[in-house]
Amino acid sequence: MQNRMMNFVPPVSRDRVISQFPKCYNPQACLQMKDDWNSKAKTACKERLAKHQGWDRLKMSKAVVVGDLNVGKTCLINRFCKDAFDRDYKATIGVDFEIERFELSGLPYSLQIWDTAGQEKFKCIASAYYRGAQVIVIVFDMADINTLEHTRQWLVEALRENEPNACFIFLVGTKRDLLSAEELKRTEKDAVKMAAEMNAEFWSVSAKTGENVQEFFFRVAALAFEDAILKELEDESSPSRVGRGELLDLRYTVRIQARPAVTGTPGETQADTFSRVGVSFKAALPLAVERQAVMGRYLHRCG
Ligand SMILES: Nc1nc2c(ncn2[C@@H]2O[C@H](COP(=O)(O)OP(=O)(O)OP(=O)(O)O)[C@@H](O)[C@H]2O)c(=O)[nH]1
Ligand SMILES: [Mg+2]
Repeated sequence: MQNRMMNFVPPVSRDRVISQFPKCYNPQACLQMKDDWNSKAKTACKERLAKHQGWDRLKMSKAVVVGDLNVGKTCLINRFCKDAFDRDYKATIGVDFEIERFELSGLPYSLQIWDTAGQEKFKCIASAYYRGAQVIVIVFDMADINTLEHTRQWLVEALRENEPNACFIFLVGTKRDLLSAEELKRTEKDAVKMAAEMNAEFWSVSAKTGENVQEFFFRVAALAFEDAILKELEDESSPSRVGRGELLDLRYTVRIQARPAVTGTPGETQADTFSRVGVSFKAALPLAVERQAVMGRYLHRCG
């Protein structure tokens, strides 16, 4: 009975089923131009489905959302996750997160969406959560052009905690409902230039009206999912060999500040891994906190 309860996976809601590969917003600032799934990934998904097999590991990617205060990060996430919009500004303190479950190519997939504080005084808390992101979403307010200028610095800070080539970068302009058609055209042109400089994909959205919000998150989920599948296939075809021929299951690999990557072996706890390589578990605390935060909710909002 207990076993059955533990294996129960609630169904994905119908509006989170992604069957067509989502398109980019503007072909001039687009991470991938193709209009269908990668053929290798597609075949792998079909095979797993036919065998009634899921993926060995839970497919979950982490997206961190950064940008100046008041640009609309929380509203963007709330529009997608709760279909709600709040006119009043309530600063995020530290971090907040949501987990959204999708079905892509018939397989389950979850996206952790980390909402961070834009206020300078909370940056030290928020930046501890940047690490391990597959997706970096940099948000600016299209009605306040200074916030576009600041996106360069946000990217530098987010990449400091991540492998530059391991992340998809999205540049998102919010509050498009506040701009005239002429202003929108001008601002989008500037944003496309910035996105090209950052190697990012540009999106223009409104959390107030909901315009392009779902399309944006579907695109994020699809690119991250496909990338996760391809990486899994790569891992399966070339398991790392260490020592006297033992096979290493790459369960988790974490970076601890200036140290090289530390890789866990099967059956080992994170604490064991760190003591084996001579790193105090305390040094890895932000990661442990992050794990706990995923299990329980870690909401910090001021009213
Ligand atoms: N008109 C309009 N207003 C918006 C939109 N998105 C957000 N706002 C408003 O902008 C203000 C700031 O929104 P938040 O989402 O709280 O901003 P934030 O980026 O999370 O701010 P921090 O948590 O301090 O970093 C609020 O008053 C929102 O109502 C939008 O698409 N259109
Ligand atoms: Mg916020």
